[in-house]
Amino acid sequence: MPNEETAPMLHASGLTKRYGRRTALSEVDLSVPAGRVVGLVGPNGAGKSTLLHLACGLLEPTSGSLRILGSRPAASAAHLARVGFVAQDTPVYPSFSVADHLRLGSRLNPSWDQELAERRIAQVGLNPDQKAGRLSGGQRAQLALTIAAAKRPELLIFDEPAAALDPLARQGFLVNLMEFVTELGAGAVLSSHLLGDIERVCDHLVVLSDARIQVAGEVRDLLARHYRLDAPPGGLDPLPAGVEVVRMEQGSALVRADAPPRVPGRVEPVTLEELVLAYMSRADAPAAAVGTGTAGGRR
Ligand SMILES: Nc1ncnc2c1ncn2[C@@H]1O[C@H](COP(=O)(O)OP(=O)(O)OP(=O)(O)O)[C@@H](O)[C@H]1O
Repeated sequence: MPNEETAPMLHASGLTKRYGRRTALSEVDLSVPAGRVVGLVGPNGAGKSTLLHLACGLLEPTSGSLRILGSRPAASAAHLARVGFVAQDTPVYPSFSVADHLRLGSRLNPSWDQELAERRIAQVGLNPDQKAGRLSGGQRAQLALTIAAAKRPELLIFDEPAAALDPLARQGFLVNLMEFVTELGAGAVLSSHLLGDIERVCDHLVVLSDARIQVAGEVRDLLARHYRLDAPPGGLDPLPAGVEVVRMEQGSALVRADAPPRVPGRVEPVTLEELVLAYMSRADAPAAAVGTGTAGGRR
């Protein structure tokens, strides 16, 4: 049994989920240490929601295993209380007021923090008497975030939390999210198509595409180990040993290497966006087009 204090917040081994004949996740191996803020990115249909729903115990794996905070997802009421989930459409009860939602939260959650909930509702300017059905998308997202956080979970899981929000509301939401993570000392996983948001708040990145993990790790570490090479014709052929091509395009390559490769031409650092797009397009590329060097090893 792993020690719960030091158990990874998410550990998947051979995790596979099929819906009928469609494979949404295929043999996923992934381990994220406790306390990280994880950005989960990937194209539509990559399997992000499926992974998050498995993590919350809303779905069962077809095969393989998944442990959240050291236990099977939703293994017990006590374990459920350790995880807060905000679904993609931030569902609320339309005829319940904001205050009703907090009352319901306090009844259902043994570790409910009413002081935190009320303070946050006031901070984001929500009227406790307002019916939730009349809240804007941004206000609904703030209410859902407050309810998830007032459980005082050790892990907050968000499925595209800010997708429906305007840029200002999104920024406010992300600031709140980070304040909660700091105040609770919690980890978080958030899926998003908005790479700027991921860059702003996440210290760990997981790129999922084509039902598989394309790359995963600490953002800082990943950025330090990827380079863009712009070379004269033939300058990248052959590439030095130990350089893995992620994406090759007309004399320009995005590569993974432990140190700046010694090649003719320019060797530049990459942005998070370049890195994510390169791994996403690698998943789409036919094997023969992936590139030269030591390409192909997925982590
Ligand atoms: N209930 C379901 N029944 C059948 N297929 C499903 C079901 N849910 C998801 N899928 C399929 O599984 C794959 C992964 O879907 P999932 O919703 O996990 O992707 P996603 O990365 O969250 O996508 P998006 O970014 O569009 O929200 C898709 O091909 C989708 O069509």
